[in-house]
Amino acid sequence: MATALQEIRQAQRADGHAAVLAIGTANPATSMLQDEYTDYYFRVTKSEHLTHLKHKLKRILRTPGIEKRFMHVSEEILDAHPDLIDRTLPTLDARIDMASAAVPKLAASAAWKAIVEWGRPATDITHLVFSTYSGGRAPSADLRLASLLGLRPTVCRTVLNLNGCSGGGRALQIAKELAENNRGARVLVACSELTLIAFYGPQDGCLDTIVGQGLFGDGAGAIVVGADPVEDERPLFEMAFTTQTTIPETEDAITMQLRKGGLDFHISSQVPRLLAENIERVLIDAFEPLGIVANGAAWNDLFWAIHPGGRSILDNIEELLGLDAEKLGASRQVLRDFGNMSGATVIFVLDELRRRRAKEGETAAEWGVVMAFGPGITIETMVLHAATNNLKEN
Ligand SMILES: CC(C)(COP(=O)(O)OP(=O)(O)OC[C@H]1O[C@@H](n2cnc3c(N)ncnc32)[C@H](O)[C@@H]1OP(=O)(O)O)[C@@H](O)C(=O)NCCC(=O)NCCSC(=O)CC(=O)O
Repeated sequence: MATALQEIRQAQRADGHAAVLAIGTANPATSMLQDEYTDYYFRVTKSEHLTHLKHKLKRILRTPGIEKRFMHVSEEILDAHPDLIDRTLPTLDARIDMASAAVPKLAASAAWKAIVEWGRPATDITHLVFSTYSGGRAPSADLRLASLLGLRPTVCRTVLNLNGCSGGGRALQIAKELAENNRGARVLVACSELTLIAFYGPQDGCLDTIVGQGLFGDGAGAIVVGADPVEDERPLFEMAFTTQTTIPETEDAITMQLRKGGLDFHISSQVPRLLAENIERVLIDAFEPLGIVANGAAWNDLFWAIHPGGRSILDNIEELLGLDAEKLGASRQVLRDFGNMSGATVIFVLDELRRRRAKEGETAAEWGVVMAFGPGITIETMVLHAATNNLKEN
């Protein structure tokens, strides 16, 4: 009996590690140059009189490492929903109504790109892991996404809600577990983040709101994950090992709460310091058991996909670990071109990273790491191995 059970378990599990098989990204049509954002933001929120806050945002945005962001909220939407600019008014219903349509639609755009690259029919997707901070309704946007993509009714869906910027990292970790524990599973990870749930005017005493309005952008990312690749599947990165670490006594550092006026978020100015103080320990804990990196001696031998939460987060990590300038190049480029798209951002970084690696050819690093940070403060870490052998005998 015990043997039979053991055989069943072995037959159910994949032989190899889960791998990233395809990546897709998407953004809303409307983009905003960072140089023009402060004037735009204070004008559309009718806050021109708050000159000290406008001056402050202008100063912060002078060096944020961002050039452009994409946003679903446009002047047309604000004309139709003028209450959105005032966080004291009850706009949550309107925001959730809009997000319920727009979040899965944007996710579908990214997912289609990933599925086309993957090369198999959408009905071969067995699991869906969906992450967003822009929802507030059940059934959630994952069901609408499954319907838009024509996934089969037996697809196993999991929703991560309000995981913030660590949502992409957590979704990838769950996808790895699902793919490795269910032979033949093909997991679609989708993260779709729209700031419309948290777009409102500036307010005295809420400087972090202004920082957030200047950092966050809209985007969706999707990744197909599976183990034991078959036929034309071409793995990009094998998922070797994962950890999740919560930095003690930092639960107030990044917070989000749905209120009548939208998603109320707070970001402590200490976040870059707290991450810098803890990140090397987390990296050592992830890499040392694998025997890949001992005592951080070779951080420059890795490839890096760090969530670009803000320029100073990347600056601090680069300095602390002694990384060469190009090591965080993919993260910096995504920050420059899209801003901080919360949970979706690490998917954009992986997409940029694989483009850069294709150019580097054989000199590209073999081992790397994905790190995403969110409320907790939570650090999601995944050790990656660059796939070399694309095909497995079927
Ligand atoms: C915003 C910045 C680009 C600005 O950089 P600068 O080099 O221009 O200047 P700086 O850091 O000295 O900040 C300029 C002024 O803004 C203030 N300031 C900065 N961050 C602030 C915050 N979170 N809350 C309140 N004030 C803040 C500083 O105190 C300073 O004020 P004064 O002028 O009075 O001295 C940088 O600070 C940055 O990258 N911060 C990290 C942002 C962050 O935490 N991202 C994570 C988001 S959360 C996330 O990604 C996960 C999630 O959402 O789940």
